Amino acid sequence: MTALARSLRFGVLQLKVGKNKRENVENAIRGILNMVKESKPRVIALPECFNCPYGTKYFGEYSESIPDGYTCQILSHVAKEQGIYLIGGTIPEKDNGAIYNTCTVWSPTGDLIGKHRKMHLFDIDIVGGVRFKESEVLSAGNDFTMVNIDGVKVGIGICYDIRFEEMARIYRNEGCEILVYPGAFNMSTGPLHWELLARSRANDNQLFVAAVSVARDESADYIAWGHSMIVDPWGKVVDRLNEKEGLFVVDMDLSLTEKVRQQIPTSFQRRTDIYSTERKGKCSWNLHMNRTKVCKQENTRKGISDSEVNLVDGRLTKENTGPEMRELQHYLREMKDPPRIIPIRSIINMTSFVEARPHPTLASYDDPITAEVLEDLENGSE
Ligand SMILES: O=C(O)CCC(=O)C(=O)O
Repeated sequence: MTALARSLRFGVLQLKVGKNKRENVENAIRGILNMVKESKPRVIALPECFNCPYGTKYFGEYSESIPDGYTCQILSHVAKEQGIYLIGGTIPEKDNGAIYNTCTVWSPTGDLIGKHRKMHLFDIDIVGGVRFKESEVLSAGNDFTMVNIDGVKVGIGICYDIRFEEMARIYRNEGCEILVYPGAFNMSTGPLHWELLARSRANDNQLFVAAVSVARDESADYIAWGHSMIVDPWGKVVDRLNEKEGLFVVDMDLSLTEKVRQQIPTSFQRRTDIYSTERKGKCSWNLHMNRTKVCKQENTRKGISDSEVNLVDGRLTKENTGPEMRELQHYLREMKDPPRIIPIRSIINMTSFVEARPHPTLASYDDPITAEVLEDLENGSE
């Protein structure tokens, strides 16, 4: 889709996973090819650990480096050949002696445009139910991951990450309209929590959620719940699978996010004077956002006023809750004659600047980057 079409055809592939890595990958590729042939999605998402049985004893043996390992090479190739965005579920990733549970995202040119390492490791012990301790072998990721898919911001989380509403809220604050969670819930927590969590994240944040599971295999060490689904910004399940291998495609109408956010305007009604949800520390986003281009096009096309500028993705809406935006708006309000067009260079600088130091008061910094940003803003130059 284009940024203005506001519809995205999104495919979900729920896959059975066995012990043979090559067969698992080939099975995924067959599913992708079938789906493209039948329904022509723009994006396809795969489940967690689609190339490896889900279990701590398997992660080391099946792990690969990203992006030059076997599975990544194939994902890159198929994304390019089929001209799709591919959210490649997860694979165990080997890096510098550590292993991560990692989602890769591929563009229609076969480029790696995002890499999310599971942030919250799945360590639970339910009496009479499931016990799992990913932290015995896996390391946790420390970064949020957003990708730009045809102008739509998509935030990535992995399975247990879906339980942490702060993470979803931060994605929402940064302008995401879709959250994708490759997952593999189990027979203890799946029936109770999988749908509840997917719908909660969608409803809390008024965006689409794609929860993409592996299919159930009763003979596996870890038996997955299945039931992949897409939930819309009202919290309604738009389509879903049962426990078996399968696929479906949903045309996501992105105008729904705006409608819901207008009709139930919770994002403006938060009492941020008495609480907040904000990311901390240095946070290196996967910066494949292409956001400056969008900003430039949008700004040039429409013209802007100080209260309408959205630094994050160039969408001209007052509904800006991201930290960059709040800071910039605050600063612009203080200016006597705010610039109509925010220079592209400033946006890049501002983004890296805010990432390096969360919650700055822009005007109070006097380091070189800030000075440059302020100078750009004042001159209104590109
Ligand atoms: O949160 C749960 O109940 C399941 C999580 C899980 O299976 C995972 O993180 O892989």
